[in-house]
Order: sequence, then structure tokens, then C-alpha cells
Amino acid sequence: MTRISSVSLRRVLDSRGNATVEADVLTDSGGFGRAAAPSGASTGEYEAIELPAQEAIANAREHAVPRLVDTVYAGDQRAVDNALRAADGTDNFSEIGANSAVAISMAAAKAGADTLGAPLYQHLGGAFRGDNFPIPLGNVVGGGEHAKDATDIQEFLSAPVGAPSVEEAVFANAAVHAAIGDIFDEREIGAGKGDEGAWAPPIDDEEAFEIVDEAVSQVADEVGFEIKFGLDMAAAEMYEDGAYQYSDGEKSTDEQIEYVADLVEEYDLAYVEDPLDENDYEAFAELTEQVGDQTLICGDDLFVTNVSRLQDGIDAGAANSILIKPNQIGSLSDTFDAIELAVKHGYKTIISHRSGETEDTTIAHLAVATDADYIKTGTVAGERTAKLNELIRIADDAV
Ligand SMILES: C=C(OP(=O)(O)O)C(=O)O
Ligand SMILES: [Mg+2]
Repeated sequence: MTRISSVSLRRVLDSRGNATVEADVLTDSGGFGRAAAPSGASTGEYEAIELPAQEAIANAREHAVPRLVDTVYAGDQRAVDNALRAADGTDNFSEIGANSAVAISMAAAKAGADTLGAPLYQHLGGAFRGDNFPIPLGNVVGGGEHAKDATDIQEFLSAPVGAPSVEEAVFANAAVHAAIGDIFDEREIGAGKGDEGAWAPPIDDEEAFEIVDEAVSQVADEVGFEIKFGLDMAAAEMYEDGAYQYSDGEKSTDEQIEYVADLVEEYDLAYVEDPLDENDYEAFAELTEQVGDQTLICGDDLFVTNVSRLQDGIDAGAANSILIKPNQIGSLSDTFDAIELAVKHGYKTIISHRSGETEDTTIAHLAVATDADYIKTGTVAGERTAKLNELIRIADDAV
């Protein structure tokens, strides 16, 4: 029986050394689930609210835990998430914190799966899931809010679109990361690493494009399948005083659209996330009109995994893909609703980590459960490889 018998919450470390919320859920028949909330740095304006960990824990203990224990079944994810919504009473989880909400929501899903004896991806996705794997987008060079004194563009993402298996794709991204390190050595560029383990070099975007392009071609030749690359421009973070602020000057909205369209052409980019400000559906639509048949134009801060913002985007023709981050909206049910709406309208889905992460692997299962097209979860750091290695295990029927 999946009835919840206890929910415990604690403060644990995330990959930036900040406090985050971990939840344990137990069921009557001994099922167990544990999950931890990630945390963003370049957060969207319309995300659900993350509270300081201790406050989120105290509020969830007071309001949410009593509604769940001895009452709600962990196998009934909607009932779990409805109880969290009712306990919170706001539309953005500002009372119990989206960090407590998402940790409990994911831990309950794991406890439900454990009780039923199914892997999490199968509990979430059903018996017919488990054969399709997402293409991993691997952050290999970055700056923006994730690293000081590095590129303006937040993420350059290796995209092994021709990989014959998820395992080969994961290793190709690691090889691109290593090849870029070698090019930096040759050019005597001293690069540290950003929050997600990507190289954070003190170079301009132009040189980063050249180096990533070279590394991707080199590794593609070695492995014998196609590797492209893409970007997360996180443009809302650059948008100030009505223009996009770059180290070498500013661009108007029209100039930004032209710049991105030219980059798509020049580098045959597979993917461009948040190329424009999070409030500018119109500019997103203009860019999608221009290059949406050649690349993925993806909304992260634009949509924040929120069905109502996604519906506005669909109506406006603002993109052709959506980044999915469960903690942006606070529950797995809301996350599934966003994915379902996106798929219904032909949008590609990209399940994503946050820049602040833990060893939690829920998003690997979520990607397989929902037949996601891509997963964005880093390349080499331990909290990133936790998800990548879990994908390899799922493919190997070893979970
Ligand atoms: C992963 C990202 O960064 P953060 O978690 O800081 O929002 C992103 O912007 O896509
Ligand atoms: Mg983003």
C-alpha cells in the first residue's frame, strides 16, 4: 500500500555549498523515496518561490506534512501535489517554498515507485516507456550568471545529435569538454570552471564560438557521428534599459534577433535557449519565424515550466521548444501538465537541471518517462554525472 506514513525534511548542501531541502517519504508498506530540491542562479522572474531552506522546511512541516501523512497515497501523484497546493494556498508556493514542495513531490513519486516495485521512470511514464532516450545537451563553456569574468553567453552546449546511444552521447560530451581544455592549453588560456562544471574562460564570445566549433568537429570526426552545438543565452539577464548588454556594447532587440539568426546560420546551431528577454513574446516569435525551421528556439525563463505562460507562447508562436525544470513550478503534476501541453502543440521538450544541484537523479527518470527529446544536465561535475550515469543505468536496465 502506498499510503504515506511519514515525511521528513532536512537541510543538505547543494553543489554551490548552499543549503537546500531534502525530503524522505515512507509508505505504510515500507516504500521509501528521497529527493532534494535544486536551485537556480539565473532564475526567471515568474518562477515559483524558493524560500531559505530552514524557512521552507519549517513551513512545510507545519502546513504540508500533516495533510500528507496517513491520508494521501504516494502512488497517486496528483493527490500528493494537490495536497501540497492546498497546504500552500498560493499560486507560486510562496508559503511552503517551491523547494520544499518539489522535494516532497519527487520523494513521494520515488516512494510510490519503490512500493510498487517499479523503476521511477516506469512508475511515472508507464509500461511502454524506457526505450527512448533523450539527447544530452552538455554545457562545455559558460559565463553569465554562472561564472564571473568569462563569456557573456551563459552556456555553450555540446549536442551529439547523431549518437547511436545515450551512453555514446554522454561520452561524446565529455570528450568535447576535454578537447576544449586541450585547446585552451594550446592557446595558453587559463580557464576555471563555472557552477555547472563548464569551462569558464576569460575570452570573448567570438573566440568561444571558434573554439567550441573546432572541438565539436574534432570529436565528431573521432567518434564518427554528428555533433552540433547550441546555446543558452539567458538573455533576460543581459536585458537592461531596453537593450541587451554585452561586454563590447549593447544590442537593440532587432539587432539581437539579427545576431542570433546569423549565429544559427554560421554555426548551424542545434539549439538556442532564451535568446531574448523573458517578457518579449513578440521578439521570440519574430526569431522563431526566421529560423525556427532550422533550429530549436527554446523558452526557459520565458515559460518557467508554467502552462499558462506556455499557452501564451503557443498562441504567439514564440518558440518551438520548452525547457522543463520541476522546481520552477514546484510539483511533478504541474511539470507533467507543461510537458503534455508542449507535446500536444509539437514543441520539443528539454528536461533540465539547475546550476545549483545535488546527487538527486529524478530528472533522468523524468526524461525517459516522458519521452523527452533532450536533457540538459551538464557534462562532467559529480552532481551532473549523477544524472548522466543514471541515464546509462536506465538504458542498461540496471535501476
Ligand atoms: C540551468 C540554468 O541555470 P539556472 O539554474 O541558474 O537558472 C539555465 O538557465 O538553464
Ligand atoms: Mg536557461
